Parts: sequence; structure tokens; C-alpha cells
Amino acid sequence: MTRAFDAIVIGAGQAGPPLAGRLTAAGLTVALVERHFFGGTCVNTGCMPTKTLVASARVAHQARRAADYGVVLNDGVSIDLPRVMGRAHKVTETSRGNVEAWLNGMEHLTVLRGHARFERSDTLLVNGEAITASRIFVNVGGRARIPDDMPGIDDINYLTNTSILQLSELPRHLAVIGGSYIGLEYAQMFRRFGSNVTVVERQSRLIAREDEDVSETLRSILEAEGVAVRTDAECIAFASRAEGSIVKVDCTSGDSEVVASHVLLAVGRYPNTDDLGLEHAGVKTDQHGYIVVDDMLATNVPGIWAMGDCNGRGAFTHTAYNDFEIIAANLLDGEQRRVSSRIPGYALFTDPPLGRVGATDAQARASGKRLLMSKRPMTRVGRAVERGETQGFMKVVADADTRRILGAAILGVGGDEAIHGLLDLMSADQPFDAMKWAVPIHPTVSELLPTLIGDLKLI
Ligand SMILES: Cc1cc2nc3c(=O)[nH]c(=O)nc-3n(C[C@H](O)[C@H](O)[C@H](O)COP(=O)(O)OP(=O)(O)OC[C@H]3O[C@@H](n4cnc5c(N)ncnc54)[C@H](O)[C@@H]3O)c2cc1C
Ligand SMILES: NC(=O)c1ccc[n+]([C@@H]2O[C@H](COP(=O)([O-])OP(=O)(O)OC[C@H]3O[C@@H](n4cnc5c(N)ncnc54)[C@H](O)[C@@H]3O)[C@@H](O)[C@H]2O)c1
Repeated sequence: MTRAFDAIVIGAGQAGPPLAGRLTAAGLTVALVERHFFGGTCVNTGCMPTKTLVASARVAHQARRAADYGVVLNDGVSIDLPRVMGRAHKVTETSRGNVEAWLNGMEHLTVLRGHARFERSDTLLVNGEAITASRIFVNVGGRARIPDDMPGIDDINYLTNTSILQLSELPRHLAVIGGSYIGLEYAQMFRRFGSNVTVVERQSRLIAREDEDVSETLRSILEAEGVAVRTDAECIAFASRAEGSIVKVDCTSGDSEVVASHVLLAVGRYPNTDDLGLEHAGVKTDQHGYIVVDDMLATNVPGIWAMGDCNGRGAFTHTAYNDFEIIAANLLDGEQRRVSSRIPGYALFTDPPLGRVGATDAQARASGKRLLMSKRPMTRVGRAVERGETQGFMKVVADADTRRILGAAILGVGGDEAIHGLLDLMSADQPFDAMKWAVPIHPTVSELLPTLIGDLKLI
């Protein structure tokens, strides 16, 4: 027998649950299928546990710096990793429980626990039962990519962003493969917990999508804390020996081997689309496995949409949530929202964090537009000086003709929050001159944004 619904949502990550909420509130009967933990990656193995751990690491770091502030700690700093991890698990479990309770109490919603697989374009199989609907929303997220081109990978016990959360003992030496978001947040965190840490990155610099000044400044911040960085590591291989896992880096300079007690793989994500039976529904994917969607998140098959990490149009919690907002606005509110009008913003939660919006300088230069640029070191931001955290800089690039901000980066204390002043201005599609008469609050990092804009110069 086949159970029929008005709509089916696959995955209880960042987009699925709120969409189920809107659809059921509109009176539709909805089935939501989740095979593992409610809340998906962000809640269980992503943003929430990592930012909780980052907070513990910052406390350790600040405690070590206490004397700089005239604060006397008589005993040294030590880390109780099970308690640190316990705190992260508690944050996750509370959030997961909230999502689960919300869904279980949702009128017109049937929650199914199990793996969903397409049988046809309107039919899925879950735990041997067929369910059908004329509208199906795929929100299946992704998982850590395990590279198949690294010799010896199967000979070592590597960690991913999931298994690292189960550590109960501090690694003696953590080798982090991949110097981007996941890798750098974990690298700094474990260094602050007391581990030796080496980041091994294949490209010539860390977070290579960013401008060189961002990569270089972040590298020096991490190195100043004792994180070793090996870039240009093109020929990574592993071997297991009595003293630990050997990571062969064989780079252009430095030792050719790192002896690690633990290895974290942080080399990107892979969408959970390979076990979804998409071929039975005729849904197209690209060469990386992402579901191909149009600007309104519809797949090539009428009645099937894809939201969040699995569509390759964003890799963040806020982009997954915005996918839900776009679909809900278009289907239920008569709007015409499009992914292409989204202003790209994100943060890297190292300490200090990197807040980013829009184009990099390199992208702005490649656009051929007449550009205005401005940059200010955090040493000239009063709030940063008062807090004793003056590493980094803020910078902005703007179009000289339209007087619109094209992009900005704030690598510095409070950068993850202060960037929103510029993000909101861009989102409101206002010229940067609109900031001139704002009266920002003193002393904040944001108060320097009008000054930064006032210093814009033609390049
Ligand atoms: C370590 C780490 C840190 C991160 N930090 C941040 C951050 O600070 N800020 C930020 O914005 N983003 C961060 N991210 C990214 C963020 O977690 C993701 O972008 C976000 O969770 C994507 O949400 P989603 O709804 O697309 O998918 P997910 O949250 O992954 O949800 C997908 C759900 O679908 C389920 N599912 C999959 N296949 C099936 C199936 N066939 N049947 C039934 N259910 C299925 C899964 O079990 C999962 O629950 C981080 C990611 C990681 C790994
Ligand atoms: N603060 C945040 O918002 C946050 C935090 C963590 C993760 N995330 C999300 O999770 C996603 C995945 O993060 P990630 O850091 O794993 O992936 P990523 O795709 O951002 O970076 C992967 C890194 O690994 C390197 N790499 C790839 N293959 C390699 C190899 N064989 N050897 C050595 N280095 C190699 C790449 O050059 C790159 O620097 C991101 O796209 C991001 O959206 C976001």
C-alpha cells in the first residue's frame, strides 16, 4: 500500500523543518523523513558543537593571557577534554531535542524515521513502505569528503568532523589535512587545548578562496600561537607506525614527514545524493554529485526541489535556511525570490574571526569596474586596543561609479558581527554614502565602518 501526502520533505537539517512548518500551516499534509539525527549537520556535527568548542578554547587562551590584563591566576591552565566535549554535546542535544519536539508536535505532519530513496519521481521508499506526493523537497545535506587519491589513507585511523567530537583524550599531535573552514577552526582550537597541531594544505596558502592579505595574516596569527602550517603539500600520503600516523607531505620546503597521534580530514564535503535513488526519478546531478537546480531551486523534474548543501548553491546554515525562505515565498506567498539575488556573506570562526561579505578584492579587480578601496589595521580600532586584541584588519572595496559596496572583510575581534553593517547596506542596495550620517556607538568595532568608507580611494 502507498501512503499519499500533499508534500514530502527529505531531511531534517536547516531547511526541511521550517518548510514543513510553513506547508502544514498552509493546510497541506506533509511527511518528513529523517534517517539520523534531527537538526542535521549544523546541530549535531557542525556549527553548534564547533562554536561551543571554540568558546572553550578561547577561555583557555584568554586565561593564559590573564597577566596581560593584570589578572593573576595562580595555577596554570589545563584542559579537561571530556568536560569540554560534554558541554558541546549538551548544546547539541538540547537543540536536537527542540527540533524533534517541534516536529513531533506539528499538526498535519507525519515524521518518518528512516532512509528515503526515490522509486519514481513522485514516490519514495522508506523502511519498505512507499510514500507518494506531487511535491518533494530534498534537504539531504552532505558529509566529510574522504579523498581516494591519498595513498595509505585506509591504513590509518583518521578523524572527520563527526568522529573528532568523540575524542576523550587530547591528541599529542593533531595533523589537520585541509586549511580551510573546518581545518582552521579545529587547528586553533586544539592548539589552545594544548595539542601540537600541524595544518597540511595542498594549495600555496590557507583559505585560498580569500585574498592573499587575509590568508597571510591569518597564517601569522595561527603560527604565533604555535600552529605549524605546511602549504604546497601536493603529495600527501599516510603510513601507520608504532609512533603514530605518518603524514608524508614532501613539500617544497621543511620536513617531509609529520608524525601525528591523530589525523583530521577536513578536505571538503560530499553531498548525500549517491544513495537517494535520484536516477529513478530522473533528477540531474553535476559532476560533483550536487543536485542541479534553477534560480528558484527547482530541479529538472517538475515537482522536485532541492535545498541546502545538496544543491551546491551554498554551504552554510544561513544559505540552507535562505533556500527554505525562497521556496516558501515562491510557493506560498506569491513572490519571485531567486538565489542569485542573495548577497554572499559568511564567517570563519577562528579567533579573531573573519567576517566576509560579497566579492574579494581579486574578484572585484577581475570585474573590470572602476574601484575604490580602503583598509584599516585593527591596531587603529579603539575597541580592539582596549580589549588587547589588535590582530588583523578591516577592508572594503566599492564600485566608483554606482557607489555600491562590492565586498568587505573584517579579520579582527568582533569581525563576525561587525560585518553585518556592510552586509545590510548591500542587501538594502544603498550607496555607501548612506552610512556617512549614521552615528555609530562608541566604543565598538562597527563605529569604524563609516570611517573606513570615508577613506575609500580610487585604485
Ligand atoms: C564542522 C562544521 C562546522 C560548520 N560550521 C558552520 C558555521 O559556523 N556556520 C555555518 O553557516 N555553517 C557551518 N557549517 C555548515 C553547515 O553545517 C551546513 O551548511 C548546514 O548544516 C547544511 O544544512 P542542510 O539543511 O543543507 O543539511 P544537513 O544539516 O546536513 O541536513 C541533512 C539531513 O538529511 C538527512 N538525510 C540525508 N539523506 C537522507 C535520506 N536519504 N533519507 C532521510 N534523511 C536523509 C541527514 O541525516 C541530515 O539530518 C559547518 C559544517 C561543518 C561540517
Ligand atoms: N564557519 C563556517 O561557516 C564553517 C565552518 C566549517 C565548515 N563550514 C562549511 O563546511 C564546508 C566544508 O569545509 P572544509 O573546510 O572541509 O572544506 P573546503 O572545501 O572549504 O576546504 C577544503 C580545503 O582542503 C584543501 N584540500 C582539498 N583536497 C586536499 C588534499 N587532498 N590535501 C590537502 N588539502 C586538500 C583545499 O585546498 C581547501 O583548502 C565549507 O564549504 C563550509 O561552507 C563552514
